[in-house]
Amino acid sequence: MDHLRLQYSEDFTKIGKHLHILSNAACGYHKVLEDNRKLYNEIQDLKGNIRVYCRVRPFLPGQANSSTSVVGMEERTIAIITPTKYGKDGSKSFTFNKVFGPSATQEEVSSDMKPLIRSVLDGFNVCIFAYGQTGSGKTYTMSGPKVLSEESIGVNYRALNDLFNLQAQRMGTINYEISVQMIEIYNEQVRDLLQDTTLEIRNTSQKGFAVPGASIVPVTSTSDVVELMNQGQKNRAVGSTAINDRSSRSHSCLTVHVQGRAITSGSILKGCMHLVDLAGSERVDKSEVIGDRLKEALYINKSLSALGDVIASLAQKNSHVPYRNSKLTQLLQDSLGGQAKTLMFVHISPESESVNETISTLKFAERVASVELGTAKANKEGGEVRELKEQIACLKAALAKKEGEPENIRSTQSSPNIYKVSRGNATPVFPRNRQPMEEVGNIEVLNSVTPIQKKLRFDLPGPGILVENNSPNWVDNCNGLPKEIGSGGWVDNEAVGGNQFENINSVQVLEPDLTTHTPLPSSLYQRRTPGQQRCRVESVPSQDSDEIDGVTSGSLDQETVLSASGLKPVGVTNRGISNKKKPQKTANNMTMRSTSQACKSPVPQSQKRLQIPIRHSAQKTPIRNGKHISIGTEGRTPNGKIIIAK
Ligand SMILES: Nc1ncnc2c1ncn2[C@@H]1O[C@H](COP(=O)(O)OP(=O)(O)OP(=O)(O)O)[C@@H](O)[C@H]1O
Repeated sequence: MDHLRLQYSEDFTKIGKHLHILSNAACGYHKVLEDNRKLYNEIQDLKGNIRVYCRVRPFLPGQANSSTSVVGMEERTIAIITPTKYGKDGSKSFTFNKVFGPSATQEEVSSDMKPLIRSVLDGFNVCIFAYGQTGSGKTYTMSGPKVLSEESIGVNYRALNDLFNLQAQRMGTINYEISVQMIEIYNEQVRDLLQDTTLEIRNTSQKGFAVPGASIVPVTSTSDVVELMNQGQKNRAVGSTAINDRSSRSHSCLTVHVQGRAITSGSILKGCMHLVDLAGSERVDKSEVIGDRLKEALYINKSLSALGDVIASLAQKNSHVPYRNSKLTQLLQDSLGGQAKTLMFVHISPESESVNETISTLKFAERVASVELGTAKANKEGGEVRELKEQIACLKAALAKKEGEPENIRSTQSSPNIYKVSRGNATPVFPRNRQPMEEVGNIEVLNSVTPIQKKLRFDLPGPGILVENNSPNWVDNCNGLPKEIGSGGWVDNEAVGGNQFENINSVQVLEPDLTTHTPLPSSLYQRRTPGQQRCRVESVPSQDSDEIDGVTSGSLDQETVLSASGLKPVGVTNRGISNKKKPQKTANNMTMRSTSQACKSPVPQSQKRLQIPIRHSAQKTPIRNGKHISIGTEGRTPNGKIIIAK
């Protein structure tokens, strides 16, 4: 008996040891799984994919007994019940970076944003945007419900809180300047929500599109931004439809610009963050819209369709991406195809009646998730580069001032000496009575003494044309480098309505009424100085400058649309086949256009070219690389660049 007892006890000890080893191994296994997940995310980040989070809205009051289309949800997967065509069991699964169910709180949904905010302060460009069917909860996620509480505030406010908290933590090492812009795209018009004015999107030569005319307001705290957002929100186009009594009828974009200067090294970081609340796609038969609402819906659907085409092109790595087909895609170009870090919240409504829109939305989102962006890059620049940029800015400013002066004053003041650039000195040598002003056309410095000065060359979109830009220099840095890619026809336009009409501008009957927006107090935004001229250089894109875009089926009920609008369809497309007109090429189609109120310059168009006799009388022709360069009159090369001979 004693022997047996001993044996048992030894066996139990052995088993205990084995169990211990097994439990350790199990712990290790979980740790390895966790590590794998982290590594996976890092790889994703390195690949630069857009991250996609899916959020399911809860049933609204009064919908308690409704049936749902959502049949399963896990951390990263959502299953939707479907009509039988989508698989034997009548359900289809979609996988995203995260899935949030109807009970997810605003805090949970926003919890992963900190790394993105840190990135903005580290000089990266970030875009967070909300996509989904009308009434699916986009505005709720981005801003919150009508009545805000600490728990219910949305992504925008939380992102800004994080931003200012991090800024405060870095106070001793980096000084940050933060400012915001708020614009919306309403019926293909870009509007400044802080000024209630109409703006143009401009193609900045290398960096993609920007909205240089939009007011930029410096802010120092979240409450500053909240105040501006409230003001902007009042100017936003919101209307009531059968689906949503507070439907956003426009795409809104809050852009936060951040510039940091390292206290010790003096190097500069420039980051920006777009917070975009897209207007919702809608089936116009369901939302029962007519008149202006219908027109809005068509614009919304068309621009979302253009977004789908862009995403399709990016996903297929096509050589050409049709960014120019809508203002929305122009605005988001740097976030979608550039080197930004992008997070999309895709929203779905849980009701089974919305199942078709839900599936379209999720298919769209899955495609977005497959887009590989370029690896995000920080916008950093060292002290020397900064100095050169400052010199350029001053030179541009001086030339712009020249341009702004009447002819008689100009002729008495012109002197090549003002363009002297001295190395190590951030500002050019100006005569004492000369003030730097805004930016101007092309300048080229030739025969410069130092290698650094040789680099002093910059081009603006059109040769020799004065370009308006009253935003601080660093704002333009928001634009990443576009990938040149093309498109395909994968987007299920059931939700977005497809390209119902060849050109939505042909819907002449329903003119937008923008007169209902109240202007804001002038103290809220920066104003242009009275002397400043505003002339824009724009490429004049035909709507469809990006030809042969695969256009997807307009499965939206065209008859419903048409009967409601009384309009005639033009160029209704078949699935995957575009019958758009051959577009006009626009690459060199640069014209100077006055914008309605903005460009009322007393100087005739023909005089807007710079007319400064810069060439020094002693120098007959400037020499570059040992060769004489022929220049036209007024110190220009034949392609319009100004020569500063030294
Ligand atoms: N997670 C949520 N929890 C509670 N209520 C929500 C949630 N998401 C949305 N809602 C409610 O659903 C309704 C529609 O939401 P919201 O206005 O955000 O939709 P939307 O997608 O922005 O619509 P639209 O595209 O028409 O502007 C609102 O009453 C909102 O308060």
